Amino acid sequence: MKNVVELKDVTKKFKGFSVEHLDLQVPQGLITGFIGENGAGKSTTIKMMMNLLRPESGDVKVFGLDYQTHEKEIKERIGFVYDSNVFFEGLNLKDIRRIVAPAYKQWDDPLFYKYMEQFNLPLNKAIKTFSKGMQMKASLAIALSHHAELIIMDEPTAGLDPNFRRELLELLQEIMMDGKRTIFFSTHMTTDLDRIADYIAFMRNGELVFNKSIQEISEHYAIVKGGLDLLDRDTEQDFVHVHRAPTGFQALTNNVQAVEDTFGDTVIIERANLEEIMYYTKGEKHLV
Ligand SMILES: Nc1ncnc2c1ncn2[C@@H]1O[C@H](COP(=O)(O)OP(=O)(O)OP(=O)(O)O)[C@@H](O)[C@H]1O
Repeated sequence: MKNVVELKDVTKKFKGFSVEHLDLQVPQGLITGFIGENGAGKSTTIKMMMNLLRPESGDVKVFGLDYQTHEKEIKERIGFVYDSNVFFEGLNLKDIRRIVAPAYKQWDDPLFYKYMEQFNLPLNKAIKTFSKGMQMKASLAIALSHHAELIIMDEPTAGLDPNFRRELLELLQEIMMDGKRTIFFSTHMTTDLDRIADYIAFMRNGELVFNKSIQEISEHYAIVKGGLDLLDRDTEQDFVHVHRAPTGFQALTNNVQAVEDTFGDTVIIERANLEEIMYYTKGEKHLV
């Protein structure tokens, strides 16, 4: 599988927080969801992918190219979608088209107007009058109109109502149909990812916990439920985290096979969703 983004041994230090020796690949043609609690380093990582932040050391390659020598080419092929209005807020979409279109070799006017209609966006109304959802759609329409191969989004569904969120997710799936595009987006809405993501990159405290396909995650991780009498120092080795209650234990494992070997059918093994994986891996050191 080809990777469109490759971060190798990347380090960025702030006072009180750092991303150190980060290796992260974004596979081509798939949707990768980027998860992690507040302050995990997701935006910092996205900014490094966009060359909005320079790492102190390490390599950032997009489409196999370096920003130092190919910044313009890389940026032409990326659509960066944000919810906040990055354009002068008094402008309308007609003005924005006039400014943005000449900047892209691949700009496609008919496609731009097609999306304006499909997304129900007014061309003559100032962006400052747009709702958050409309701003998101406007930003996405612009990215699509220059045929961006890689769409990077920082929390695109935050603050959107459930219907709009669903609409946006369907749209993202739709634009993946041609098989050439790649989407990478950060989110706290793990249920969105259960719905559309192919890959999940999970970050915690500036470190990558894992970057796996949804299928690998569901094969490795599971919630295990059973009686407290089954737990001892040896059997607990199979778990990432164990939660005890008077009625029994509930635990997260990253090795379903080992649990089956140890416990047989004395426990219940259920699929772990992303929220459970994030919750139970909090504070745990040895994970993958
Ligand atoms: N320019 C900066 N200067 C100093 N510290 C920074 C800067 N940018 C980010 N940080 C710090 O880096 C840490 C990670 O922030 P980042 O925004 O990357 O996290 P995040 O995972 O995107 O969080 P959230 O989900 O809340 O958006 C935070 O502690 C933040 O305060």
